[in-house]
Amino acid sequence: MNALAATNRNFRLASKLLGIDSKLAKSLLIPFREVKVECTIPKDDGSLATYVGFRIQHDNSRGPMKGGIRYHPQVETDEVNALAQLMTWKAAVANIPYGGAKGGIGCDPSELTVSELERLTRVFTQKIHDLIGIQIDVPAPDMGTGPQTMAWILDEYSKFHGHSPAIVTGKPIDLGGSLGRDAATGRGVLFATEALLNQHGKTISGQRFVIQGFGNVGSWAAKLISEKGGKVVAVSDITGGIKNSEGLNIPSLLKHSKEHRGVRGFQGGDPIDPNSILLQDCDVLIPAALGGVINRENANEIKAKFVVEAANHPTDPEADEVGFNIFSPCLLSIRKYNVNHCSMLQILKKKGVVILPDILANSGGVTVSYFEWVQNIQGFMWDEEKVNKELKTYMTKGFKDVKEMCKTHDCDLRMGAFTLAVNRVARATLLRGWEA
Ligand SMILES: NC(=O)C1=CN([C@@H]2O[C@H](COP(=O)(O)OP(=O)(O)OC[C@H]3O[C@@H](n4cnc5c(N)ncnc54)[C@H](OP(=O)(O)O)[C@@H]3O)[C@@H](O)[C@H]2O)C=CC1
Ligand SMILES: O=C(O)CCC(=O)C(=O)O
Repeated sequence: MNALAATNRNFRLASKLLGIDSKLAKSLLIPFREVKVECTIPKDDGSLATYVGFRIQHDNSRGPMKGGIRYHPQVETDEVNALAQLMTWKAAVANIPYGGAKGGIGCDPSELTVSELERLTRVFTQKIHDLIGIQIDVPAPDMGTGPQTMAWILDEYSKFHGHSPAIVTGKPIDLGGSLGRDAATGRGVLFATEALLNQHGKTISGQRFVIQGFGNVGSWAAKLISEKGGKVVAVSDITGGIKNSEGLNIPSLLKHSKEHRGVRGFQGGDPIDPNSILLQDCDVLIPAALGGVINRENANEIKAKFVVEAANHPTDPEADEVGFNIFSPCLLSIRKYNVNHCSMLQILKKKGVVILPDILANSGGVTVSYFEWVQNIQGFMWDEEKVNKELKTYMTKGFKDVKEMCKTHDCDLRMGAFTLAVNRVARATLLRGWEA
């Protein structure tokens, strides 16, 4: 199922559970604004190259729209639309005063030089600068982008609007970035996983973890989990996969990955096919790379008891029916929307896998982005201890609020998170009203 169809489907199920009027549901679903821009740059060899950039602003009823910028060959309208919508729900689950947006450029950043990436980022910013703003839409990093990309956006935007550190988050500390933002998504994954495991009478220590993706989110999650006594038994990135049933030495792997630009060739474990990473034996599986990776084809072979969605929409809904109570109202409403649920239920429900959904599990990144934006507006810098402490408070509260909704609606964690979010956004929308 494509990312947008999957996200729309989760929204519709949640709206149905909440009894949201179909006209309001339509208004909540359709994006506020979709922008697609042509970005042509001279390459270092003098030739021209044209890329397509996107910024999709989904909803602003709870505050300025917020979300990352992704550089990846698969960036296209539906994917960005789905990611923008997920940002709206994620900010609402975290209960931070933002709406949702997402953007990106369809390119392979590994094939561009630093100066080409800088030119591309500046051209993209020129095309969208009048649509974003500190109280309108605030970009941040996502796959294939990072603090340097944010620094270029800040600089280019500031040429039009004056020095504006709060126009992006996830920027370098020297330009007003927040301490702790780099680690925040991975740290939030740790806090959310702790809350989930505690509910099941378990702790991080003693659990075996497998992580797909060893970029910003995956590598920080691995580091923090291993520091808490969790055994990271396998990781993968685009270059390869590595496995050690005794637990990988994460500090050494981080060093190797930095020096060799990937995990391939690490001597502290056995190489594995990166395509087999999701099927490795473990207690907790953490997809931290692309969307749609857990799907109908492989769901049956997943051995983990818990899936913590560090990536955005890593689980295709066709593989997701695992956590539904077979007699619940959620399930009854699902039947009205889709086909083939019985066979999926038979395959997956038996497995009893518990999924911690993306809009809760990876909300640590946008939460610390919010702290960064607040610090920029206040012109004041928090110490890292305060950032991490506040992050833990938000993640724990998010988990508790989601669990409450699960109880109210007798549903799994994904529908708990979606009903919590959709309810908050719907209330804000209704309170604001519509102009006649
Ligand atoms: N950064 C953030 O704050 C947030 C990110 N997210 C989500 O987390 C996920 C990861 O983002 P982030 O860590 O920032 O991105 P990065 O670009 O820093 O890292 C992505 C990682 O995924 C790897 N990867 C790419 N394709 C594959 C593949 N087919 N199989 C295995 N690994 C692969 C990359 O490998 P290589 O480096 O070798 O290319 C890299 O290790 C995304 O879904 C993103 O939307 C969610 C919330 C916030
Ligand atoms: O930090 C942010 O503002 C957004 C991060 C992001 O893109 C995400 O959570 O998917």
